[in-house]
Parts: sequence; C-alpha cells; structure tokens
Amino acid sequence: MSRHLSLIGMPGAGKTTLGQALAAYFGLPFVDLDAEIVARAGQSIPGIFAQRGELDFRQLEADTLRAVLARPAPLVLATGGGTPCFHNGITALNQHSITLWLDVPVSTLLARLQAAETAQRPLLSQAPAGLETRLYETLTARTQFYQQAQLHCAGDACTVAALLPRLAAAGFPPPAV
Ligand SMILES: Nc1ncnc2c1ncn2[C@@H]1O[C@H](COP(=O)(O)OP(=O)(O)O)[C@@H](O)[C@H]1O
Ligand SMILES: O=C(O)C1=C[C@@H](OP(=O)(O)O)[C@@H](O)[C@H](O)C1
Ligand SMILES: [Mg+2]
Repeated sequence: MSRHLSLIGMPGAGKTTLGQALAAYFGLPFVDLDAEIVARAGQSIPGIFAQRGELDFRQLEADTLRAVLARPAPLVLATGGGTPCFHNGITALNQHSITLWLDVPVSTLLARLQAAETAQRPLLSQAPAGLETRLYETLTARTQFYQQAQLHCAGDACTVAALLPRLAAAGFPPPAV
C-alpha cells in the first residue's frame, strides 16, 4: 500500500497552497480533492451545493476520497475542510496516508478568507451570523476530527522547510521501489 501525504484543516488553512509547494518540492503528483470532485461531477463546488445540497456533496467527496487514496503511487493530497469529518474520512485518510493538520487560528483564517473569494466556499459565503462566527463554530465542531491527524503544525511550523525533517521522520516520501 502506498503512503500518500494528506493535508487537513479549516478552509483558508493553506492546504491547497502548501500541498502544491510540497508536491513540487518532492516531485510528486499533487491532487486537490475539490478539483477531483469538480471533474467527477462536471459541476463547480458552489454548483453542487446549490443544486444537489450538502448531503450529496459529502457522499461525492467521500467516494472521490476513497478513489484518490487507492491510487498506487505516492501523491500529495489537499483535502477540503470537511473531508475528515464526514463518512469516516479521517479513518480512511489515516489508513492510506500520513495526515498533517494545518492548525491555523481563526483570526488568520478570517484575514485570508476576507482577502480571498468566499463565493467559491459555499459554507462560508452563506454564513448568516457572519464569517468569524461561522469559522469558530466550524472549528469547534471539527477539532475532534482534525486532532486525529498523525502530524500537527501551527504557525511558523507550517512551511515546507520546517516540515521536511518531520515528514522524513514520518517516512515521507516513501522510498521508490
Ligand atoms: N502560509 C500562508 N500565508 C499567507 N497566505 C496564505 C498562506 N497559505 C495560504 N494563503 C492564502 O490563503 C487563502 C486560502 O489558501 P488555500 O491554500 O486555498 O487554503 P485551503 O485549501 O486550506 O482552503 C489563499 O488566498 C492563499 O493565497
Ligand atoms: O469546509 C468545508 O466543508 C468545505 C471546504 C472547501 O474546501 P477548502 O477547505 O479547500 O476551502 C470545499 O471542500 C467545500 O466548499 C466544503
Ligand atoms: Mg483548498
């Protein structure tokens, strides 16, 4: 079984950004789970939420996750913020990959997401009580899943350079066969 590297954490934590950088550093394929879901569904993430609802999205997300984790060659996977928290996602991720939680405080998430385009993140763009409250509530509900990751990084520890020795100690990337 190949051991991938999976990044988990809140929207805005930098999973996609850091995942691309790590994949480039190691010369490994990068997979963004949201992009895989869009390709499978032939629909954007906001489109799936609007037309099929969150329950359907979570099923599609779980199916796509299993398909990606079953790929034989090691890859770097950026999950969606909810991926570990539904349909036993964290168990599947821990079984088939080294999991790394990007633990970024709400104040930082808020600043990043306000600067970015939240329309691409339907759970956040439709937050009735405001983005900050939604982020706190979501992080509180999800921490029980995120903290099951094998590796944890916060703040300055979430750079490629800082992560290299920790990934090596965890056996990533696996030796080529
Ligand atoms: N380490 C970082 N420092 C500053 N901004 C960042 C960092 N990582 C990501 N960002 C910015 O935050 C936003 C969300 O990043 P993204 O990688 O899409 O997060 P995620 O995939 O976890 O939702 C983007 O605008 C990105 O450029
Ligand atoms: O937190 C979530 O439930 C979601 C996060 C999004 O991914 P990012 O974490 O990359 O924003 C995307 O999967 C979808 O909008 C749902
Ligand atoms: Mg992302």
